[in-house]
Amino acid sequence: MNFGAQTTAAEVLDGVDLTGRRAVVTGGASGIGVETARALAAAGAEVTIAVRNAEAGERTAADLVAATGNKQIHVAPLDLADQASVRAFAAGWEGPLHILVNNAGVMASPLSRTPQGWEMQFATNHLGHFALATGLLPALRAADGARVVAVASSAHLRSGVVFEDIHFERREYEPWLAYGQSKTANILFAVEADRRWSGDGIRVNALHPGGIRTNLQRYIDVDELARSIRASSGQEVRWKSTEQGAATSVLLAASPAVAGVGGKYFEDCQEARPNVPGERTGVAPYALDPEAAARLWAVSAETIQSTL
Ligand SMILES: NC(=O)c1ccc[n+]([C@@H]2O[C@H](COP(=O)([O-])OP(=O)(O)OC[C@H]3O[C@@H](n4cnc5c(N)ncnc54)[C@H](O)[C@@H]3O)[C@@H](O)[C@H]2O)c1
Repeated sequence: MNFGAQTTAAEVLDGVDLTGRRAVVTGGASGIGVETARALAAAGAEVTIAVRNAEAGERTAADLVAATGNKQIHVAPLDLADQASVRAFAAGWEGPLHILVNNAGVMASPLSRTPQGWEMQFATNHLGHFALATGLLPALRAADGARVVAVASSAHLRSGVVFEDIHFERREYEPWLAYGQSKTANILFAVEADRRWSGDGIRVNALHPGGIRTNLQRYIDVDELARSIRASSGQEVRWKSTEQGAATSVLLAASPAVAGVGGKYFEDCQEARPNVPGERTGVAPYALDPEAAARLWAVSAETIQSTL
């Protein structure tokens, strides 16, 4: 089958047997995280959804067990904006981890900061997942051919990582620039993590899931966004279902179709083309730049180190 924009997560994993594989999906109690967890569980994986809201997590897990018949669905607490919580999650993980889907995220929120003064979208979307993946590295190494998936966004086209002022201390805060920066960071993470870890059999890729109506849009006026996109590009926003939105995540997490692929950015289940300025698809060259990726890694490691 040729996978594309309309493909669902279940279709991507049709015929794939993940029995014996263990997966973590962050933000697995909402939006495309639920559908990612569902498809992995339906294919036989043992799935842990890592969530902030324990009640929502337990409800989702019960639904997924009922829907898939897979009883190996667990819930674990994780607040990505809190480094102590991330460290506790990683420290509590036992045994190998075959699949890590860094899916949780916050978009275009008003300015808020962690107790360290970090800008919240960068702290949650990037630094939390950076600490999680590096903390889980022994477990990923212990798996035979692990995969890490960074759920980024086409919104990375709005901003590269502004190394001179990542946390908006010297420039005016703009919610979309902060989101775009954090999503570029997700892609740069995939580039550098794959370079560092592929020798251990761990492959790391990033993706844009498409546009899907979820809780993610709670800080924005969705109709207004669609209008402004129509006005500036002449294009209609085509929303995907959550099942379609999870397809590229599960492709990169578990499909044999992309075995051996790493350090790439996908959209609509395909490797993305370079962005053409003015268009809303493709990947910005700055998001795949190996020098920026190495620099971000060093900055991120130093930043989270400061909380120890
Ligand atoms: N929906 C879209 O159109 C779209 C487009 C591009 C990219 N994405 C990306 O897809 C991913 C999933 O988004 P979604 O649309 O399913 O949104 P969603 O809001 O339904 O789900 C996001 C999840 O992240 C969790 N989360 C937020 N902050 C957290 C924190 N500090 N610690 C732990 N968990 C936290 C939320 O609780 C929620 O479960 C995000 O990374 C988002 O940036 C979504």
